[in-house]
Amino acid sequence: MGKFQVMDHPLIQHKLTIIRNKNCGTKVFREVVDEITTLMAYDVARDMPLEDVEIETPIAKMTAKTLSGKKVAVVPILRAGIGMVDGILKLIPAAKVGHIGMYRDEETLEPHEYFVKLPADIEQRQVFVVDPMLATGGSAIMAIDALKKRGATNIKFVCLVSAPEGVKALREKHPDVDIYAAALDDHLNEDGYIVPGLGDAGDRLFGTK
Ligand SMILES: O=P(O)(O)OC[C@H]1O[C@H](OP(=O)(O)OP(=O)(O)O)[C@H](O)[C@@H]1O
Ligand SMILES: O=c1cc[nH]c(=O)[nH]1
Ligand SMILES: [Mg+2]
Repeated sequence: MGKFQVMDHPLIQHKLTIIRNKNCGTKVFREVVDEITTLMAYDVARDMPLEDVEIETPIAKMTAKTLSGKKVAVVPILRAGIGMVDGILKLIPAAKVGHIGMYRDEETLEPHEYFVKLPADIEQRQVFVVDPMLATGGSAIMAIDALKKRGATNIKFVCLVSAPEGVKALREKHPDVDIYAAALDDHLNEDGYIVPGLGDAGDRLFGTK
């Protein structure tokens, strides 16, 4: 079973409180989502493989460590996942970016896929799927289905706020996928929103409401 890790570093908790606040405007919301994602990326990348290289410091020759050229793809679930892409690229600038478009029907809460564009060699890449919200889990499950259908095998899911319902569903459907969240909240309300959550992440990021 893949792991479920809540990254509750004080800096992450502090910044999450800023964006949970309903008085946080679009500009700050976008900036702080970016900062939290970078803080999370540091630990999500912890098991990236290293290899030895021979270098010379100004003082001596040495055998030093370097990332082993393992290829990474960051795949945001549109729209809200877009807000988390740059935060990872800051630390892993050579990563390629794929996109999966998904919207949740407001009545049924069923996810609908409307766009998939991935790096051609996705099957060779460590994939970081990003989306701020893991609510029922339907969108994440369908996005990971789409990735696996196209050959991806090495997938991690990174979100900001998760609900117990979504964590359970995603782990049942994709037990091989590690899940990283900045918080595990209490429950979903009757409209499928995470409580206490942060509201509609896409609308808050892009100012569409
Ligand atoms: O776990 P689930 O129940 O599937 O809900 C989570 C999804 O809902 C939101 O997207 P939304 O459908 O609002 O699209 P948007 O990002 O374009 O606003 C969010 O960004 C997730 O993708
Ligand atoms: O609370 C929620 C649930 C789904 N999508 C969001 O943007 N927020
Ligand atoms: Mg939305």
